[in-house]
Amino acid sequence: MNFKEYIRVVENFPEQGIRFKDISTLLKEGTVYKAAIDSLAEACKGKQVDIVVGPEARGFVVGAPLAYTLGCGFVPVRKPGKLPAATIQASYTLEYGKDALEIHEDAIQPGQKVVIADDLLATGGTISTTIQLIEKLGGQVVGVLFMIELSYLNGREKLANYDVHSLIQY
Ligand SMILES: O=P(O)(O)OC[C@H]1O[C@H](OP(=O)(O)OP(=O)(O)O)[C@H](O)[C@@H]1O
Ligand SMILES: Nc1ncnc2[nH]cnc12
Repeated sequence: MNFKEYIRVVENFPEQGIRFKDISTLLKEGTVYKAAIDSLAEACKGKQVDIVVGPEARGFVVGAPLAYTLGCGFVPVRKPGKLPAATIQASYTLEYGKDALEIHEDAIQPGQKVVIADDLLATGGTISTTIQLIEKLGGQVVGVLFMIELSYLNGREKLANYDVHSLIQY
């Protein structure tokens, strides 16, 4: 399936000069959404994944259905102040703006095999920070999956030590 034709590119959102890749036009097509998740699940074959981690917010709409498909657990990584129990935190810089992320400190057990799923790889800040959080808890990152990769921002360089897979490239 040609997933790229279902992505809407919006110029100058949320800031001048940014070409925003909108996945909502893919998500609303049920068969395409399912095929995209199934294709990411295929990339997890043989990895014996225990947990899928998804960063807020768009990582939830990729990570949660992926976890359901694989029959494993889902762990949310969230922006500060949203998780109710004890957390650890790390901060990062984005293609636009700066933020921090948190994970529950009991969300991952040492040695568990973890796949990270998000809608899009831009600078790699979100995922590098997510990896830091997972590894601090003793999780083993066995794969990093995206619907979209912005190759021109070289985010993959930050993830050189990991098995990275994307469905659509710009
Ligand atoms: O590779 P990076 O430069 O870190 O950028 C990619 C991240 O940016 C977007 O999330 P955003 O922080 O805008 O949050 P949202 O999902 O809540 O919209 C996107 O969903 C990725 O998580
Ligand atoms: N260009 C972009 N489009 C959609 N989401 C993004 N997150 C960071 N950069 C983005």
